[in-house]
Amino acid sequence: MHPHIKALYNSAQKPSRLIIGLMSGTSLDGLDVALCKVTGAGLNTHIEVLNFTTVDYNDDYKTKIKQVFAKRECDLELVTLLHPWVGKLHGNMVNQCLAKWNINPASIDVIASHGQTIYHCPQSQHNHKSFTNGTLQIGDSDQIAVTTGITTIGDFRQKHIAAGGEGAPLAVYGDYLYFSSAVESRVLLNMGGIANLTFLPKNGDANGVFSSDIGPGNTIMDAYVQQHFIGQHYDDGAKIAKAGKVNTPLLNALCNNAFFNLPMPKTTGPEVFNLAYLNAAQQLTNTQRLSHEDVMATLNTFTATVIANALNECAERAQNCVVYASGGGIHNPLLMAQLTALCPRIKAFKNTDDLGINPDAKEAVLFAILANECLAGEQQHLSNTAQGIAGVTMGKVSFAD
Ligand SMILES: Nc1ncnc2c1ncn2[C@@H]1O[C@H](COP(=O)(O)OP(=O)(O)OP(=O)(O)O)[C@@H](O)[C@H]1O
Ligand SMILES: CC(=O)N[C@H]1[C@@H]2OC[C@@H](O2)[C@@H](O)[C@@H]1O[C@H](C)C(=O)O
Repeated sequence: MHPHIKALYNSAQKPSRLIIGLMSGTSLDGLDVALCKVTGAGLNTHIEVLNFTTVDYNDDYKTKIKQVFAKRECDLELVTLLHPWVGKLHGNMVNQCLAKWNINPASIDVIASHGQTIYHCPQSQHNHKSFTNGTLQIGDSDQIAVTTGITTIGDFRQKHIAAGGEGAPLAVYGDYLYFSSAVESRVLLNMGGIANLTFLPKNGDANGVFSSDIGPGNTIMDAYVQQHFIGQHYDDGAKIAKAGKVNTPLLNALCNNAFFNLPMPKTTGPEVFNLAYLNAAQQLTNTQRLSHEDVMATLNTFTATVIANALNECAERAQNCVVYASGGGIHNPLLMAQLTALCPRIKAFKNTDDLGINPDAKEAVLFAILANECLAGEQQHLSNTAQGIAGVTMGKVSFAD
């Protein structure tokens, strides 16, 4: 047997494994690195996050990625070069974290890497009749494995697509295994660049579970701030939005998009919800001269409105739903206050800290869970393809040499 296969075989049989989950999201703020001790598998999974950090990206990374990110047309040579470059960078960032945490790389069973999404196009978004769904993540796992010396499992989304899904949200797999409750109906709400949710009815019945993207989280707000407030990446504490007034015609135009009328589950990305989307709505409503503060106030309410609509749909399916939020949006006080006001039927808004998982780390932990399932999962608990949840094992294995 090849020594790498033997090592994986041994890892799979251990009662618990050390897995590093890596997530680089649509906000391009940094690489989330979660060192997890994962015990068991399937519904008996237990996670302890031993260390978590976000390694910030420098301007060079952001500039390079933005040349291809969510762009229908871009330099194919650059995409080709970025694939190994991002992988090596992520590998170096892991090495840096392990050194800082004083952890021996040899003690890590596997790295679970999401990579960097550069384009996402479900069928509902593109007009090519002969194609189904597509999504593309760069940051080659072979580079990570070679750079760190640690076996790396990556490229999780392609199997979901191969099984008929849209390649996202994958959160449901971790959410179901880890956050289901017998006594409480839960909505796990993540507000990153794009907002998504997982609905977990309290009986734990996999047939009632669903997961879907909702629409923009922070993505348009971030893009607007970056364009007009040089040096700022986002509206810290919603200071800009709080200083403005919501413009109702612009809000209505922003909310008027076919995506919002599609039934869940569905997925989207910054390919749709971007500055061009805002500009088109401003032109339509003749609101190009609004102050930046008013635009930000309107964008904040737009995000809150679309998220609230989806949460209210969940509240119709189960009484006394509790929302557990995660992602950078939880740090936006205006957004959180608006959500609470717009969702009177949601019993309580909490965050995933209340369930033992740091809300900023949640997506990186998800990929550690998916890698653990790839290694040690014995059966698929979710095979409800009607809800867009394929019962498949995800991830591709890269060895260090
Ligand atoms: N203090 C804060 N005030 C306001 N907004 C904040 C604050 N901190 C973070 N955010 C928002 O959260 C964003 C980062 O969120 P997160 O890291 O969850 O996104 P992501 O993982 O890249 O996105 P996705 O889940 O869509 O891939 C920031 O770009 C910003 O918009
Ligand atoms: C294609 C892609 O990268 N999608 C991300 C993005 O960020 C949030 C939302 O859009 C979600 O669908 C997904 O990430 C999370 C981790 C998921 O798959 O659950």
